[in-house]
Amino acid sequence: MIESLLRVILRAYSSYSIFSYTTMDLVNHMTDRLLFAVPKKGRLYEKCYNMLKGADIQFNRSNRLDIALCINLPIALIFLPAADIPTFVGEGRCDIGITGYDQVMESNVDVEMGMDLSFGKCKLQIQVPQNGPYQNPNDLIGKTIVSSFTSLTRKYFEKLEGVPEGGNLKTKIKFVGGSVEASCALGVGDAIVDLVESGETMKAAGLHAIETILDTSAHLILSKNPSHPELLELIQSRFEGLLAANKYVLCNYNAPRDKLPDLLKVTPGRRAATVSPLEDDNWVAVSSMVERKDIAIKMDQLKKLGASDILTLEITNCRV
Ligand SMILES: Nc1ncnc2c1ncn2[C@@H]1O[C@H](COP(=O)(O)OP(=O)(O)OP(=O)(O)O)[C@@H](O)[C@H]1O
Ligand SMILES: O=P(O)(O)OC[C@H]1O[C@H](OP(=O)(O)OP(=O)(O)O)[C@H](O)[C@@H]1O
Repeated sequence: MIESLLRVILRAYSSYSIFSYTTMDLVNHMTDRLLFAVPKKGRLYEKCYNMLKGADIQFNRSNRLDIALCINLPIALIFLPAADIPTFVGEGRCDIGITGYDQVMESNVDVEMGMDLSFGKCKLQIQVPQNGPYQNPNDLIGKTIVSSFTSLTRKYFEKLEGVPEGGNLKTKIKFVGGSVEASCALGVGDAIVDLVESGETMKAAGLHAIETILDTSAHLILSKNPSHPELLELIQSRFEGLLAANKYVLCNYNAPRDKLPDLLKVTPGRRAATVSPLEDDNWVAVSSMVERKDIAIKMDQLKKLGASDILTLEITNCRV
């Protein structure tokens, strides 16, 4: 399963003879390991790195090497461009990967979509020059659109023009690999299709959105024929725990027994709140997971309903 991948990686490193021994050494240790593709750089890299760390997937990545063997689990991490990860996983060269949903949709590959990792959130949008002649996507039929996402752009305009898949489009779609936002000002295209998060890049380029083609975020993707299914389950369970730890905080407070029913309506917990007796029979201690986004309002409500010593604690990790 991994021969072709190894050939690609070895070819990439053949010119760095100083590293060839190390690469060979790693390759010899890759059999019987789950291959996990992660973005080698760019917007998703740091968050992925933090998730791997949080899931206790320990590794040392040497300078210029795109393979890292995990120290504590039979996993080899393969560092690849985010755009190539769907292909590697779709062809079964890697068992699991992390990349943007946009990259999966653009690649049109056959992978199992795994969990939404809730980072790398942005939108794939049609952007046109501010104060220009184009007000809606129909105005762009027959014009030139520039994008790194030519497949998704084509699909969008096929639908808009009522053209069957692969048919002749009136609209011209051009590929550029980066800095897409410069295309309109430089006369390469009339509009662009690109990712937008804060909107600052497009604003600075004098562009504005007239349509959202796709909402995207980083996802786990899985091969349809993965090796090591038990390890895949372990990784997913640890990632689920990390996401829950990020989504929830722990709310602890003391409650007068007679106010408990009303207080528990405010903090019912994920499954149920933990209620423990106190030395004073009229009081109990309550511990409950609360969604981080709601915590300030819930604390106000608890106080109003008679709770005291209300504390919020961070959850650094959990299994749910
Ligand atoms: N501005 C953004 N905000 C949030 N997520 C983004 C943003 N831009 C891109 N992403 C997500 O990150 C993925 C990788 O994008 P990125 O621009 O980092 O590509 P790259 O080719 O890996 O890196 P680079 O642009 O440095 O060459 C995208 O497919 C998307 O899912
Ligand atoms: O809405 P914003 O928060 O400003 O983010 C949007 C920018 O981020 C991405 O590019 P990136 O900076 O990763 O570089 P690239 O253009 O070279 O792909 C995207 O292609 C936009 O240019």
